[in-house]
Amino acid sequence: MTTVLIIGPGAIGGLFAWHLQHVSTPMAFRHRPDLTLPDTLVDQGQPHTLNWRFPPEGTDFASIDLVLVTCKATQVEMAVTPLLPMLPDVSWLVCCNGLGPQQWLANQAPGRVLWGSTTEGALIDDSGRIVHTGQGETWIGPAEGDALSERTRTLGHWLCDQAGPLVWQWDNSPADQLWLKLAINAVINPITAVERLPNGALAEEDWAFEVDALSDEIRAIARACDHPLPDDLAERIRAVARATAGNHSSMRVDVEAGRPTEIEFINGFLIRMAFEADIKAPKLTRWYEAVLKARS
Ligand SMILES: NC(=O)C1=CN([C@@H]2O[C@H](COP(=O)(O)OP(=O)(O)OC[C@H]3O[C@@H](n4cnc5c(N)ncnc54)[C@H](OP(=O)(O)O)[C@@H]3O)[C@@H](O)[C@H]2O)C=CC1
Ligand SMILES: CC(C)(CO)C(=O)C(=O)O
Repeated sequence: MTTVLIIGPGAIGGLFAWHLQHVSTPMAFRHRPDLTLPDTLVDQGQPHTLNWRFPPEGTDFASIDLVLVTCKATQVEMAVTPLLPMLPDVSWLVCCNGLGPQQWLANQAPGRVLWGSTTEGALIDDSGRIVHTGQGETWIGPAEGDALSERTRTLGHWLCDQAGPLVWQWDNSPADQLWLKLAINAVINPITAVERLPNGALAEEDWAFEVDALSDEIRAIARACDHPLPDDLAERIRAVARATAGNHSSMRVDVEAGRPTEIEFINGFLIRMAFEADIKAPKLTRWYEAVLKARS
């Protein structure tokens, strides 16, 4: 049996545990003593029991095959660093929004890191249940520029072969999915967070100019980084805004709750790439700064 450990047992961690629990009993790393694990996941109105647990006392970490890192981009380095020496041979899957932590982890464990990108939607409701709010897809594949070990490749395919409730697919270039998600988040998240708008507002005529201008900036940066984005990026962003019209973006939720946002790994990452490529990014910078102010 494949032994899976989840670092970051929140909404996405719980959703992934649900997907895998028929082939494995996922374990969740206890990163603080008072942490409890949600025991229910609601999908299409139906409650399901979540069958995951903390590693029992005395668990030999050498028995772990695969670690899923599903915390926020802001938390990855802090969460993973103390565990690296205890897990010298495991394979890793990192699945968070933004870019930066994926490459950091790939540098720490060459040949053993898978990158994931998901368009699933999930949240933890007021009674502590995980709610699957939107059906999407999850793509898994090799860290960019890294030669995967056979063992890690096999584990990645094993993940995609599981007939769980979610759709997981192998992708030889998950970086392309991550860039597209990054572009969508870099437009929808800061505007909805700063202006306190539902996602759907960005599909309205009022925001068309801003969405177009941001998309143009992001496409120029992505091209310079050899990850060209589709010509109709702005339209795709509007389609996501329409498909999630009533939702509050994760950044809006974080700003309103006074929590750190992932802005550094979304707009911040793009601004750093723009600087290196000598490209101007005034709109991305404006929204980046506005999110920093909105937090304070
Ligand atoms: N939710 C969604 O619909 C989607 C989320 N994503 C992305 O997935 C990632 C996870 O999001 P989501 O599940 O919503 O976030 P959550 O906040 O629900 O989950 C994050 C989890 O990480 C835990 N955590 C915090 N610090 C540490 C640490 N040092 N070590 C280990 N675990 C830690 C948190 O615990 P604590 O209670 O202590 O904070 C929490 O359980 C984000 O990058 C998000 O943008 C992508 C697509 C959709
Ligand atoms: C796609 C979007 C904007 C959906 O809310 C999202 O990923 C987020 O909120 O972080």
